[in-house]
Amino acid sequence: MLEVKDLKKKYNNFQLDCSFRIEEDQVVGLVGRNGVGKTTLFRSILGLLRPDEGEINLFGRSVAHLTEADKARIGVTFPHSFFSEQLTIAEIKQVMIATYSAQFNAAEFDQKCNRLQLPLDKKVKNFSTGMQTKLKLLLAMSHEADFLLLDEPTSGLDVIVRNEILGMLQDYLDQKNNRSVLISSHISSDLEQLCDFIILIDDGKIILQEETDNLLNHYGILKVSEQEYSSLEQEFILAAKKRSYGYACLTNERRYYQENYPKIAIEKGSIDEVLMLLAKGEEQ
Ligand SMILES: Nc1ncnc2c1ncn2[C@@H]1O[C@H](COP(=O)(O)OP(=O)(O)OP(=O)(O)O)[C@@H](O)[C@H]1O
Repeated sequence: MLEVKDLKKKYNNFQLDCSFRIEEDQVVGLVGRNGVGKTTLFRSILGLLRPDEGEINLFGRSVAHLTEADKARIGVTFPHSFFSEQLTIAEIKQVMIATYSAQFNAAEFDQKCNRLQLPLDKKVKNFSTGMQTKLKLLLAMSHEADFLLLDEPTSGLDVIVRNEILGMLQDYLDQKNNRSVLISSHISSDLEQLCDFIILIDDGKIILQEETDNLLNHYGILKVSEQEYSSLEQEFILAAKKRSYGYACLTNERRYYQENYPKIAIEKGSIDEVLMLLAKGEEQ
């Protein structure tokens, strides 16, 4: 579906430098702190930014040469860009019909607006943040797109609406084969629930690419004193950071340490904790 090969983009002190693939039917979560290059990557994938080096292919074609039909197969949400807020949903619908013609299913869209309590006749500027976010995602999923690129689609939503939105996204993926998603979020529990694969990015570089199941089932965080740390087998320790109690160590072989060091505190570790241990900053 998507291939990003040796992509490089430099701004002053920042350089994005990454490679990864997304297969058909795959949902990939992109996780990183603020300013590590997620939006730069997303904009490059959409052909809105010209990379300094590297190749990006979507649907088997360079993103610089996507046809109008290819572009119609992409659904996008960005946190800070949208249709004019002066428009009502009824007016936005007309734009969608003009852009995507038969691919835009107006009846189904109306039904979903109704379910999410989004009024068709009210200007979007009068919507709450949550309502605007719901509408953005609904629009991205309204024209049979095969590839969804979702930048922070659940930010600003309460837990109930977030779950509702994630359910809608899951239904969208289940409806048809070969749909793929690249989604960024600061809410790692959303990604754990939804994604097959997680990419961690820090300072413009990918620091981990891993199947979500592997991450949750085999990775772990060892919390050890300085003395325990010095006698610990280091072979399966991916990173260690100093803490008040000694060291927090990331392993991709949790069971090995559970079996061989039964007295050590070993936690499963969330995606956020894995990111914190692998990311730059703090003493290693
Ligand atoms: N047009 C630009 N000109 C100069 N520097 C830029 C430009 N766009 C982005 N940058 C820099 O590139 C780096 C990555 O920015 P980017 O917006 O891609 O990060 P991000 O991971 O999306 O952050 P956030 O989560 O806060 O949205 C930052 O240091 C930013 O200041």
